[in-house]
Parts: sequence; C-alpha cells; structure tokens
Amino acid sequence: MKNVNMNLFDHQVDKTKNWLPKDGTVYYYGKVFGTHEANHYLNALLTTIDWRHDEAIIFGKKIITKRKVAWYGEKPFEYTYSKVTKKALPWTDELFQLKKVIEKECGETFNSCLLNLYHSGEEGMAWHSDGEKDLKKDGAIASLSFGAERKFAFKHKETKETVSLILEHGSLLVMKDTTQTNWLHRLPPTTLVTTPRVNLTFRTIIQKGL
Ligand SMILES: O=C(O)CCC(=O)C(=O)O
Ligand SMILES: [Fe+2]
Repeated sequence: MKNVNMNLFDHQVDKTKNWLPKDGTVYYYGKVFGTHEANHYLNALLTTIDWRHDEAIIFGKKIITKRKVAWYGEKPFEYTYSKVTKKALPWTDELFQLKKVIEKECGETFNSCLLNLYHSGEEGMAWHSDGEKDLKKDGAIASLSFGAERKFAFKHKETKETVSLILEHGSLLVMKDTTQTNWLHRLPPTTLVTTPRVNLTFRTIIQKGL
C-alpha cells in the first residue's frame, strides 16, 4: 500500500520547489491546516489579537493605513519599520501553537511575528522587502495565511522579473536565504475579494543586549 500516511492536505504541492529562479529561496508548503482548523484559527486571530491601524512615515508625512497590524514576540522586542517603532506583545496561546507548527514544518525557529489584517481585497501591501536592521540577516520569514485567498508577487530588484502565486486559507510560505536582499514582494489589491484575510509573518529579531 502506497501513500497510506500521506497527509490529506499535501495535495499536489511540491514543497521542495524554489519559486524564485535565482538569488533567493521561496518555498510554498500549501495548506498546512485543514479547512476546519484554519477556520478556527482565523476566528481566534480576529478576536484575540490586539489589532491596530498601522502608522508609517512616508516622505516625512505620517499616514494611517486601512489595514490593521499587530506585533508579538517572545520578549518585548522593539521593531522599527517605515520609521515607526513598536514594542512586541507576549505570545497569545494561538500564536504560540502556530509558531510550533510552522517551526516543525519548515525546520527554522522564530522569536517574533508581525500580523496583518486586510479587511477586503481593497487593502494590500506595496512592493517592499523585509530587510530591516532589527531582523536577522538572510533569516527565514514564514508567512501563514488565513481567510480570503490572495495573490502574492515577487519582483527582482535588478532584472524586474516577477513571480506570483496564490496564498490559500491555512497555507504556509517561507522566504529565506538572500530573498530579501534581491527581491521585493507585495500583496496586490483586488476588487475581486470582498472578505478578510489575516497574514502572520514569523521572523527572527536580533536581540540587542537583552
Ligand atoms: O500579507 C502578506 O502576505 C505579506 C505581508 C508582508 O509582506 C509583510 O508583513 O511584510
Ligand atoms: Fe513583507
């Protein structure tokens, strides 16, 4: 008997495929949770996370995003991006459980998590890379998605080559090696999606004298 132990959610996803043609590594693990469990996490995250509108300083001007964010970690790390500093809240039960699951799945460890809540397809995230100085250089970033399926895209900083894929409900994507140095990524807005999506990016923050 072949494949008797094959996970039901392992449907046709090649977890060893690098989605980037060069200069970085992106693995898509597909759905690591079944629909029932993914629904549970989506609801739990919507209700237990301390969601706040994000503030950023762009061209010297303070802006408030429609998207909501939250920042959690194993210590009250300070994290600065778009010139605004935030202090991590302690892991919730669900975040700690999710961290364990993805650490096991991808063989990496993480000490913090940035969460994004996109209320509908109108909200997205512009081209950027996650290479802030507080983050471990070339450290892995694990991205878990719950809720509406959305397109996710990469663009090479030099050649402008693009790659895109769909992030499913309960799915895991991992960006590692030199991905942040050489590629930008974004979540394009779309009028086709009217329901919310929650995304969690687990990261490794460098501990400064803690
Ligand atoms: O929502 C996503 O899938 C991506 C989020 C992201 O790129 C980030 O938080 O840095
Ligand atoms: Fe990002």
